[in-house]
Amino acid sequence: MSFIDAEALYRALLEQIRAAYPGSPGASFGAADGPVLAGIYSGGAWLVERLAKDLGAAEFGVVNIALHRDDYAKKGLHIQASPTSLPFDVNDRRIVLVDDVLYTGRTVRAALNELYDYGRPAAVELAVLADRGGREMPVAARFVGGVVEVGADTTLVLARGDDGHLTFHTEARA
Ligand SMILES: O=P(O)(O)OC[C@H]1O[C@H](OP(=O)(O)OP(=O)(O)O)[C@H](O)[C@@H]1O
Ligand SMILES: O=c1cc[nH]c(=O)[nH]1
Repeated sequence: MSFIDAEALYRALLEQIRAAYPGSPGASFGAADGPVLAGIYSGGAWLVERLAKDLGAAEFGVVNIALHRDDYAKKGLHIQASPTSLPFDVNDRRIVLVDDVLYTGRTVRAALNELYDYGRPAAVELAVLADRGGREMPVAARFVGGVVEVGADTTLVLARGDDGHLTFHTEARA
């Protein structure tokens, strides 16, 4: 695997969302009935915090998928880490769901279940920093920072420095 520049992927992702919603900053994501950002805890929550600033979004949500994971028996129920927080009415809103890595698609499936526990959005679009392929669910992202090649025995991990700087590193798959 060659070096994966998370900051460059972030810039590409931001530009795609801006191009799709040219009212930002200010009008589009800032508007009460405009699109709204929701990040999947934990990597997606970091991204959505930063995207909200860059897009002038007044509000954003965080989705915790713990209750809907299909592997919770293995991973445990860590919902107390950061419960789902959607400080807006989900009903009839266009939601841009954000995550750091898209791989099998199982996390996105779980996040959709969690979102729909809160209401019926007008639409949900997916934005990811890195798409590494390997889908096991019929899931595709509208906004993709970049497609990356990562070995099957490797996990791509996003980290955030104290200054907010994003980096990707790899770890051997457990
Ligand atoms: O498409 P998938 O195969 O579901 O993989 C993608 C997910 O995996 C990682 O989360 P992880 O479950 O490792 O939890 P974390 O975000 O708390 O690290 C990553 O942050 C994505 O959310
Ligand atoms: O490479 C991967 C695969 C799933 N989840 C990650 O965070 N990284």
